[in-house]
Amino acid sequence: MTPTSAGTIPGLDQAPTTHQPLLDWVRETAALTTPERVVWCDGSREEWQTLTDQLVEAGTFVRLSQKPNSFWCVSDPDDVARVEDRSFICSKNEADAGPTNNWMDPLDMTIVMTEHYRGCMAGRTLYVIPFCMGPLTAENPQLGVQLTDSPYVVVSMHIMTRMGSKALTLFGDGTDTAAEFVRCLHSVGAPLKPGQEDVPWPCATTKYITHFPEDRMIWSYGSGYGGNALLGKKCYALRIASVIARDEGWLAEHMLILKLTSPAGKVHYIAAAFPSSCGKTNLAMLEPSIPGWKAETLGDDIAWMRFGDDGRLYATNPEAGFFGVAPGTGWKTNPNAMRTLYRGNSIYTNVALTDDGDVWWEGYSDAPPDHLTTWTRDDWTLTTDYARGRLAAHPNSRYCTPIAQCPIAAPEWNDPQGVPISAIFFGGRRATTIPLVVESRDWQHGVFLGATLSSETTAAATGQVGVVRRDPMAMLPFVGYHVGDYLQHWLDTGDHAHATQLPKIFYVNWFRRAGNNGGDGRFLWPGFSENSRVLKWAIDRLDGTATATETPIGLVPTPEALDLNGLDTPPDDVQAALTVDPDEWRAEIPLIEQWLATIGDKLPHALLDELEDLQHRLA
Ligand SMILES: Nc1nc2c(ncn2[C@@H]2O[C@H](COP(=O)(O)OP(=O)(O)OP(=O)(O)O)[C@@H](O)[C@H]2O)c(=O)[nH]1
Ligand SMILES: O=C([O-])CC(=O)C(=O)O
Ligand SMILES: [Mn+2]
Repeated sequence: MTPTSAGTIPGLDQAPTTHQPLLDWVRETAALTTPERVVWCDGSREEWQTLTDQLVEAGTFVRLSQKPNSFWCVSDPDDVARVEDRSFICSKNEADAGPTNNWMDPLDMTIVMTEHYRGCMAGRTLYVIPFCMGPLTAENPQLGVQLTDSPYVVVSMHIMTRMGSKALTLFGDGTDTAAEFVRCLHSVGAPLKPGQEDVPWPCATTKYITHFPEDRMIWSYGSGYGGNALLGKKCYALRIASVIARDEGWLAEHMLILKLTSPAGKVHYIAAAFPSSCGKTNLAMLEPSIPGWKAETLGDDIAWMRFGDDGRLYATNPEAGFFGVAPGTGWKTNPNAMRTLYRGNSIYTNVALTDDGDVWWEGYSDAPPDHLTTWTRDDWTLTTDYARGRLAAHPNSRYCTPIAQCPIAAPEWNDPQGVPISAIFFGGRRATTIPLVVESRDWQHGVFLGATLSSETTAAATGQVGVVRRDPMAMLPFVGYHVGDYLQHWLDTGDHAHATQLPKIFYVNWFRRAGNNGGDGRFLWPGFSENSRVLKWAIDRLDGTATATETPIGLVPTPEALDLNGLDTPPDDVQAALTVDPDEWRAEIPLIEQWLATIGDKLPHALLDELEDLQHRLA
């Protein structure tokens, strides 16, 4: 960046820090982006109050009367999801980005984006958000600063991260002990001319979500939404952190963290990776349907996992909030999410608004109100629109709410040590082929299951929905380096010098459908709270008390091993959900081969060995 003069920008000199690299960077950015003023965020209640009032005043937020301290807002209709085709990994060498990432030379990208950033904050406020991913008391706190011209982002970061003064104190005084931090620059890309009226959701047609892994830096432009704009989330905690994790020998993964206590009082912690909009948040807030089991949540989206001194893999959640998919969330499917939301302090984006100042979305309740304002601010009525199946909420509409107020938040969710993981679950959304649950034979086989994970695309990213794609470890859009190296890193994790007790790896699919033989397309497995039955079987496997049958793809429950007491799903459906159909699997092989071939030279040999074994077993 080429700094011009920023000396006269109000607020710039009111920095509550002497951290020189931070001060320099803010000054340079202000000089380039020319905001009207600079605000150093402290993360206080007053700041939340001021900004939410301001967002209401601007017409961006509507204060809800039915939920305390909560707000409804809708985005620009062209800014509703992550933009994977506009996301870039700008490593110095193109080869390091690998075949699954968009790449541009970092210098070229710097030039392109500098021109986009020049003057882009005119008429707006530049907010400086110091934040920490993970507990503030961590031995090595993972710090970041997001510079943004979006007050919506600031209040969302209040919920999603530990930010403001409490994070800034960890940066040090700016001498040689000044802490390193990830630089996250964000602009909605909508400068205002003098006197020009703002719109409720400013954004730009051209979007860039850019990562410079070697410089631990993120530059985002043009979007105000979710993973494009809350840069602590997917950009930092997954794309940049996966690179740091590779370098330092740990794992940054797209996983929920769940604590399960058996009727006998035995505690197990599990982690699970499902692609976006495939059930992480719901499983993270599970209300078990089987008696005596207790579930508590530690995280719903991202897990950082390192080996502890005892040789077990410990997970922490870098986030402090849930950014959850609204549609489908209701008292029947996810009562704990509903209880969390009823406590207030939440932001809703792209759901519908009721006439009495509440939110609504498909699945919120069985009885929709007579009239709604849709996410496109249109009228919607029960008699005409509901009958026609017209959606009131966008399929990727979201709630943003603090973990701390979730009634089943595990007390240790904020513990910097993390929790020891007993089992890892991979899963996707597949209408066919993939059975309800499979246990891997060993770590390498488990990595193969994760490496070949497949799922139908969802509304969480722009593009076509419902297309089956390979999504290794549910990380396809989030691995910040070469996917072949990433898979090797997973294999190496199994050989880690400190590993004494590796988690057992399972593969699940809640989304298999009755369709192949004239079925009606219904889900074969009821899902949600009933998923506790699958988790129970997995835990019994860890404890050596449940039986399994060998199949070509791995171990599946014997008919009597899965606890189906009180389940009212037809037994034939359960059986169909569990089936390993060799014909379906023979049809799957070419798809797996095709995917592995795209990885090229860096495909670990161990995964080819696993593929060969699978083919032999199917032959
Ligand atoms: N049929 C069925 N649907 C489910 C199940 N779990 C979740 N869903 C639905 O799948 C959608 C996405 O679920 P989430 O739990 O929000 O998915 P996620 O993985 O957290 O998604 P991201 O936040 O985008 O990463 C919602 O509409 C849920 O209602 C399940 O067990 N069975
Ligand atoms: O990042 C987002 O916009 C939302 C999210 O959690 C995902 O897509 O997995
Ligand atoms: Mn989620």
